Amino acid sequence: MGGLAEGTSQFSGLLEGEDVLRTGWAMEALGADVKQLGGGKWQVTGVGRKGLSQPDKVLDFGNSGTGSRLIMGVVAGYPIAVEMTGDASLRSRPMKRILTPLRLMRALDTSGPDGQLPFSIVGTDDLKAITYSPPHASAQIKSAVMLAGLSADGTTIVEEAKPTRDHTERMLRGFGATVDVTPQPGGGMRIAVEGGQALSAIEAAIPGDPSSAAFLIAAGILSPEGDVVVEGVMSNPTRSGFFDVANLMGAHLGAEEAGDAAGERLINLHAGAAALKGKAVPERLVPSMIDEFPILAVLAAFAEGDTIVTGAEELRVKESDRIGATVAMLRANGVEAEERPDGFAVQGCAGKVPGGGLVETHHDHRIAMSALIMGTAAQNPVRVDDISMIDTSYPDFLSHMAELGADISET
Ligand SMILES: O=C(O)C1=C[C@@H](OP(=O)(O)O)[C@@H](O)[C@H](O)C1
Ligand SMILES: C=C(OP(=O)(O)O)C(=O)O
Repeated sequence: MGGLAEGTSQFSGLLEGEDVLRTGWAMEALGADVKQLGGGKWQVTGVGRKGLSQPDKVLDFGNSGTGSRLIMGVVAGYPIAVEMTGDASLRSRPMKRILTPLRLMRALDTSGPDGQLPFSIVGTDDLKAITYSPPHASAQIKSAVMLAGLSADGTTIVEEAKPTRDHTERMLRGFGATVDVTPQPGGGMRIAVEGGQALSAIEAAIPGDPSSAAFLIAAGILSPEGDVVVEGVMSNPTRSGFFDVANLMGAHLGAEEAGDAAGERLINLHAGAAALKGKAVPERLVPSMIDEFPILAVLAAFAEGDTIVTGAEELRVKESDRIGATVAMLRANGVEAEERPDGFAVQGCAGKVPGGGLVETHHDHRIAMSALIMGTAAQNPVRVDDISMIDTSYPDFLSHMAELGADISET
């Protein structure tokens, strides 16, 4: 959003995963001045009133679904044609979910019948505001439509049946835009954004990512002793499902207030060794832990009794089919687990996970990190086919694991 604002924004505390870098490079190719200052600091001078310019190269989003889909929404409102692609995983992911509402708003694209990358988005300065109910609980769809809505000719409304993460709403407000959010009877959410609003530059510290914190917290729960503390984690009910379910299973996570940043509350989270019990994950929590199911499955493997996940069919279209990849990860390491169309079931080993298997990551960073955490507590070492893609979201993962005393080595 700094790339759209008038003036120079400064951000600190970014994890600087590949996903963030690629999104930054894409905004630079679209005319913003993006400078990585080192140590998690960035400076972005946005295009403001002059608008985005036609890039002179194909925008390659690598592994980043979020980066590619949000930028599709951004470019829809400018009269430019933007060629986009990604790695093998991203090129296999569904994009019609974004292209359908953007076409309703009058943007065009060159996608084929399968709606997968690579393709071009052909934007327009005549974008039409719409009211849209996404067919999937997806913050990426909501965010793409809202970002396009900033350039549309009226009020764009997204009606969500189940609320998803609300960072775009909060960030837009942080950049000075008005966003109306109205809870609906039955638990849904209505989000309205007026077209033609200008964004102004800000200085913001980026809150700690709960999805990355979940791995360290899981390591703490599975450790034989001691306490893992993760400082400055964003505490937002649209992201806290994993911590809630871990507590339901018997982890006694501690939390203390740690101020706020970029419109989000921060906490320091503490996790110590705990004996877990398997549970049925309440379906209403699924959107708030959508990226945490592989690591939840690892906790479930060490728990006593069964853990059941339902209502999570979106996991089939993440960086990998995360239902298939998660179940295969557990089975390869001696844990009984079964796929369901919309989730999985895990038979817990009451603390004694055999390990000793080779995990296929399918180029999915969350499968790789989950398998390594499983290895820290299993009876035999766990091997992973490739861990290079961990850089997608958490480039410091291996050094943080080493600080916790984990022995991770190349074989
Ligand atoms: O908005 C976001 O930043 C994200 C939303 C989620 O996708 P969906 O909202 O499409 O499920 C999540 O899986 C992804 O890792 C990041
Ligand atoms: C970063 C992630 O997703 P996406 O590729 O959809 O942005 C994730 O699923 O962890």
